[in-house]
Amino acid sequence: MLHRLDLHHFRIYRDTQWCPGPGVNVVLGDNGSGKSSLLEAIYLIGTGRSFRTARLPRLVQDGQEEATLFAEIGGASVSLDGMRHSVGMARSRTGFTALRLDGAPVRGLSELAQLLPVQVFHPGTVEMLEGGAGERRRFLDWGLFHVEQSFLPLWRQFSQALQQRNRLLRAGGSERELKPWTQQVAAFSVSIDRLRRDYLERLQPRLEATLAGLGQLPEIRLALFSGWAEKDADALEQLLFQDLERERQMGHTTRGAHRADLRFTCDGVPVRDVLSRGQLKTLSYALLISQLSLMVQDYGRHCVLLVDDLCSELDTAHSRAILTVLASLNQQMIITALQREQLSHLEDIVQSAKMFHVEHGRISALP
Ligand SMILES: Nc1ncnc2c1ncn2[C@@H]1O[C@H](COP(=O)(O)OP(=O)(O)OP(=O)(O)O)[C@@H](O)[C@H]1O
Repeated sequence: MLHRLDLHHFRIYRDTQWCPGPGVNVVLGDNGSGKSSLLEAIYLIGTGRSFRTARLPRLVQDGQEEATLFAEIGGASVSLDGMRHSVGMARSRTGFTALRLDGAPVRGLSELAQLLPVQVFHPGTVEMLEGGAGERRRFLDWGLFHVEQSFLPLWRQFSQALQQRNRLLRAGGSERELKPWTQQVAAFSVSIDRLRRDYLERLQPRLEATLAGLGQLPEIRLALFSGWAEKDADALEQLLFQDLERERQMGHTTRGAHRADLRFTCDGVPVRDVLSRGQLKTLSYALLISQLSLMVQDYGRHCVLLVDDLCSELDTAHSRAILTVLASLNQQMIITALQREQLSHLEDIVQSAKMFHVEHGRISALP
């Protein structure tokens, strides 16, 4: 949970302090007032990434050298370790210049991700279905990361082996030099694949229940492409050795857990070919909801939910259905909208919410 956020020279925010409530928070403001940037700042604290742009230099306010963010997070029963923590971040145009947790340097962004799980629902969420495989792997591995402790160490070992193998491929390494890394890439890929398959088995019924609740979407099947054609480690190792010459030329490993993809079908046909854009958006939100309900209800984990301008994205029936399910998860939630009237179909959710107004990067509480 987020208790307090201080932003300094972050996009439109010159010097702002904000304390959201523990339940539903609604942030109202005109176009360009700073609503999405506020969610972006929270997402950055929890992930080290922006959900809006790969152009992170723009996070620093025009004319300034550095943006700084400070957050108080966690607390009893809402964080992994039950403790309150302070996070400090400084970013120049080229990258992070400081990352601190409780005053000490942070070892990796995964440390923050564990302490402040955060998920965002925004117009770009549909990229998970319309974009490249990386988006879908990120979705899958985000869910695994938060419910399966063995995933992170395994992923780190795999990434290290993959890096070494790619380095040797580029340097024209011999088969003997490549052998230990090839074996490791194959073995870790199979272990990751197993975790991903188990996770998807648990996710599929959640997705069915979520889709049934949202209505108007046909039955969707999830399937995992491992990242190589065969399923056992020996076959992957063999495939990697068979392809050595081609991979040397390409300078990277073309098969393994880093090439996995998710396939979504409806009666055997890829969803992109049968669903409308609006339906794809609803499906992408349904996928996130399924992950969240698994994480919250089966594993007792918590997550800050950021909902950016959903009511302009979907019709009232769908936005209402989605926000009702999200509210039922009883997590801290921050919803942005242009005006209160946009939320008139959500009175039951909004009536107990803390209301805020943002204008030119200044946030004030509304009565
Ligand atoms: N680096 C920056 N320095 C100064 N201002 C910036 C910077 N980056 C973005 N802005 C400005 O911040 C403003 C707020 O943008 P933001 O996307 O947060 O608004 P919003 O309230 O979500 O708007 P909308 O409702 O249109 O989505 C914009 O006017 C934008 O030009």
